[in-house]
Amino acid sequence: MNLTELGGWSTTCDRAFAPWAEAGFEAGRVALEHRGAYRLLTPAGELSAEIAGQFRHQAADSQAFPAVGDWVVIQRQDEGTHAVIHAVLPRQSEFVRKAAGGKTEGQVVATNVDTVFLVTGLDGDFNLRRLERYLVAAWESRATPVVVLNKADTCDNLADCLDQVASVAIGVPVHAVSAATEVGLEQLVPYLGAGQTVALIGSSGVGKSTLTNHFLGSQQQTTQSVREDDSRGRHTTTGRHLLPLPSGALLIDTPGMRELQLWTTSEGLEATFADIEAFAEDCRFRDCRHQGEPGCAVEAAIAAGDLSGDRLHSYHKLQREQQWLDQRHDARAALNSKRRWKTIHKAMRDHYKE
Ligand SMILES: Nc1nc2c(ncn2[C@@H]2O[C@H](COP(=O)(O)OP(=O)(O)OP(=O)(O)O)[C@@H](O)[C@H]2O)c(=O)[nH]1
Ligand SMILES: [Zn+2]
Repeated sequence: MNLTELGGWSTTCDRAFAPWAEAGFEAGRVALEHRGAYRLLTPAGELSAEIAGQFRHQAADSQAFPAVGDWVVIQRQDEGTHAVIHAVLPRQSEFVRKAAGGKTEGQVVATNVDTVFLVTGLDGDFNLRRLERYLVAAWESRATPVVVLNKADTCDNLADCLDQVASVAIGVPVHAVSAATEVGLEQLVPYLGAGQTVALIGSSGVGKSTLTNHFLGSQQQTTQSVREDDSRGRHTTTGRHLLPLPSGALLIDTPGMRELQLWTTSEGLEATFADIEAFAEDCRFRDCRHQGEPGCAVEAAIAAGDLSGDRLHSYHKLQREQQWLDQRHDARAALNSKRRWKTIHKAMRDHYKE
């Protein structure tokens, strides 16, 4: 396989990689990461890899480390079967969530993704508020979101469900499918063209593995071999992996998330709640928070039945979450700059002492 066949290779990658290529380095794409051990897909085949000591030393935070989907700069060793990773090439997109537990840290779920399939089940899993949250994260990632409503076979009011989803997934394609009975899956084929990277994201049990197996078709064994080949042979389905599909697309299967907490804060909220933003243009005050202010057009829209109160509630909730994150990011930036100045001052003192 050449670089473009491995998907996600951009012109920015080309430019960033040029000086490395000149110096004799090669490029590979991260297919699997497990406790600091990596599997890479490269034009020279599949390799195991680890991070160079210097890279580890200089990495600003956990997000700087290679993640599944990343293009990395490598040097081959051990007669070419093993590689050392020296750098991560610029990411075209990155899906980041807040790491689970108390840590204030971003966790990179997948990178260089063209399309994110936000998978949700049309059974007990169906939840519009959660879908809104996934949509915000997907827009933030810079990949294109597509909603996949799986388990259509269990739903007897499909038209109603589709209407509800359409009202929250504004401008986003929505496809109802059944992975189990293989109905409607042809709708997903156009996203899976050669060289395209697609990530499956969704809660546990929505059918991501079933979908993956369907797309892998007769090559289903690939999943198995990727797992068995893992450096410590202990890799389970809890990991993320990048799988080449027979169609030439690359699929990133992610383990189910119990909860998706946002991490980045930019345009995702506005993109997801474009309807609220549009109503808000007619609010009397430009900085209207739609919380009882006079002349609020958003609340008028709810009163008129043009917008659901639950949706505004969800918007406020995600907005508060983002404000909290903004404060944490600011605090962290301040801390980093304080640390940096401490180092600079120390260097200056040492210099004058000499
Ligand atoms: N009725 C029905 N069941 C399905 C469908 N797709 C998957 N399932 C079932 O749902 C269950 C969970 O499916 P998985 O594919 O393992 O779900 P997952 O999203 O990979 O779950 P995690 O690995 O926990 O993230 C399994 O019992 C599947 O057989 C579907 O279209 N219809
Ligand atoms: Zn308002």
